[in-house]
Amino acid sequence: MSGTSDRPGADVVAVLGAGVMGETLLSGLLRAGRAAEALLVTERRPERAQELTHRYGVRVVDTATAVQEAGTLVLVVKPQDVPSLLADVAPHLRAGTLVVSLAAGVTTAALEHGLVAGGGPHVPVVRVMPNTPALVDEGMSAIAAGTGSGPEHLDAAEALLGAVGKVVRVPEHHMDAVTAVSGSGPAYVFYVVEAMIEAGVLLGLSREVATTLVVQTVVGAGRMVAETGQHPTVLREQVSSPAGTTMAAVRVLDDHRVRAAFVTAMEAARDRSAELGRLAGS
Ligand SMILES: NC(=O)C1=CN([C@@H]2O[C@H](COP(=O)(O)OP(=O)(O)OC[C@H]3O[C@@H](n4cnc5c(N)ncnc54)[C@H](O)[C@@H]3O)[C@@H](O)[C@H]2O)C=CC1
Ligand SMILES: O=C(O)[C@@H]1CCC=N1
Repeated sequence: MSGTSDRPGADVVAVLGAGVMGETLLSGLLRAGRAAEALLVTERRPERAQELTHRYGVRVVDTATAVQEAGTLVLVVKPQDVPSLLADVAPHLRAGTLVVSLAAGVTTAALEHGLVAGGGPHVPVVRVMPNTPALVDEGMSAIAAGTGSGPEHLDAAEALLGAVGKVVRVPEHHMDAVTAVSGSGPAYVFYVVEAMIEAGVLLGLSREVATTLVVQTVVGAGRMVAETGQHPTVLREQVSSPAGTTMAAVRVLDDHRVRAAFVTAMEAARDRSAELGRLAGS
């Protein structure tokens, strides 16, 4: 699937770093029908490695073994840990191995440079920004190619992430914006969910009832946006009776500049993504 299918191990995918996002991808690939034998995992924390073997039956190996055996390497460590991981990967890297990075902010140029500087060949690199709803196969990923990757490498990355949700292709200079929108996006929704549940409790509902009401409201509203094709403004207007309850609430949200807060918050996320990339050598 990495364009190197004639090579032994070409169909093996190694997930390097299995924290929140690494496990999300790993579990999704297994759900999508990928054999546990075709997956390798590396993990710095031994207790975490044990947990993953126990939970998924996958082989947890050291970095050198993963690089030697897999046709596709998926880097899922924190941006700050990317430079040292590249240094560990590079000496064992074989020409034609596909490197897919999920690290926020880290550019394909920095990834390519780190691998070559560590003594590795110039391999195809694809940068991905996924999100955690991949855990329930509703992920959103954007992908961008490095200088050494062709359409077949983007196809391979798309197949990998497509197992757990939607995939779009974007120019790499949009990746920090993508990170602010869909990468961090689930957290903004959870934040709103938390706030609405707390408000429901303040209004006298039990926490259980408030949670049921809010969660189904968010699921239903999300499906309406996705399935009706209607603009969100139209959908909001349909809920807003003249001089009714919804407009009373929306007026308060506007008074508190919630819309402007989203813009400023997402600019901060975009900027932090770029900063994390710079800290990781981009
Ligand atoms: N959590 C999220 O919602 C998203 C995370 N990402 C990106 O995914 C990457 C990982 O994020 P999380 O999973 O949230 O972090 P995490 O801290 O939960 O997981 C990182 C894992 O990598 C391991 N690790 C560190 N260095 C290692 C090495 N050299 N070899 C093997 N394992 C190593 C750590 O022990 C840890 O388990 C980050 O670069 C982040 O920007 C991207 C999109 C969404
Ligand atoms: O917060 C972060 O840095 C990562 C990247 C996007 C979502 N989580």
